[in-house]
Amino acid sequence: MTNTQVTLLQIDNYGPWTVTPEPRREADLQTLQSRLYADVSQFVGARDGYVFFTRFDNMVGVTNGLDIDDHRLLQESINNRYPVTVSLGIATGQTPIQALSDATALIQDAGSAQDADRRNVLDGRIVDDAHRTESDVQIAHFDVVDATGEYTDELNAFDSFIEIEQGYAELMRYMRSAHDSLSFFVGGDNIIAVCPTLDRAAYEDAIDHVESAVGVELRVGVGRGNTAHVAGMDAKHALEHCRATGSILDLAWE
Ligand SMILES: Nc1nc2c(ncn2[C@@H]2O[C@H](COP(=O)(O)OP(=O)(O)OP(=O)(O)O)[C@@H](O)[C@H]2O)c(=O)[nH]1
Repeated sequence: MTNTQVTLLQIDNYGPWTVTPEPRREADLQTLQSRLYADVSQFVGARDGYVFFTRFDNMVGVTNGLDIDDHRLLQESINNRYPVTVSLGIATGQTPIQALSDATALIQDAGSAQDADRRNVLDGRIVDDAHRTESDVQIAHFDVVDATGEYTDELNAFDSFIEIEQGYAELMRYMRSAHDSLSFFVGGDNIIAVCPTLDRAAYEDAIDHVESAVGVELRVGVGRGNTAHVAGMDAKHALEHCRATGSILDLAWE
């Protein structure tokens, strides 16, 4: 049974900051957001977690292996180096969506995202050492079959982007509603889903659904581990196995 530890990072009072004392240059905001994401990803990744940029002002981490002190250090380091502060909510659950819902509630209960007095919230709980298992995290790494031949080398770059994003939009909704999973676009034609304990049939169902809804053909490798890094690396190897054998689904543990 998975026990996913999820961290929600939210930039405090960011909306008002972007327009105070007057609207700030968009390129500067894009630079700040992507640098912050890069820093958070490096910090969490060095401790074997994953972070997804989602909306940039809100980021979602899979942080099994990081404790509260690690989160405090991340928050302090951002405080020292950026013109914005961040709040962190940390929760655990048998499904990633449940964990993220609980992490979100911790931050929402402390105040609005646009409340000038709500800053540097750090609240929540981690999976303690006594309860950690080798299958706390299940990661599915999806990619589009022959994206290069179907889209990248055939359509203009924007129309390729639309096709890939359509596949992503359909998959993220379906994995959320049917399988309690959180799916994130990670670049190129790749989507990483953080899942509860799902079996082969669930992934086949999701791939079939996306193909029939939007005509995008996916394949997936799935891994498990005590951290996002371990599970994600197994998923990458499983995906390579799919590529080598031509199958659309490989579960690393089977
Ligand atoms: N984030 C991330 N992006 C990747 C990864 N592998 C490939 N990509 C991206 O996906 C793009 C397409 O690469 P592939 O998926 O190998 O290409 P393809 O044409 O779909 O070929 P097949 O996967 O063999 O069907 C690359 O240009 C990268 O941007 C990965 O492990 N992680």
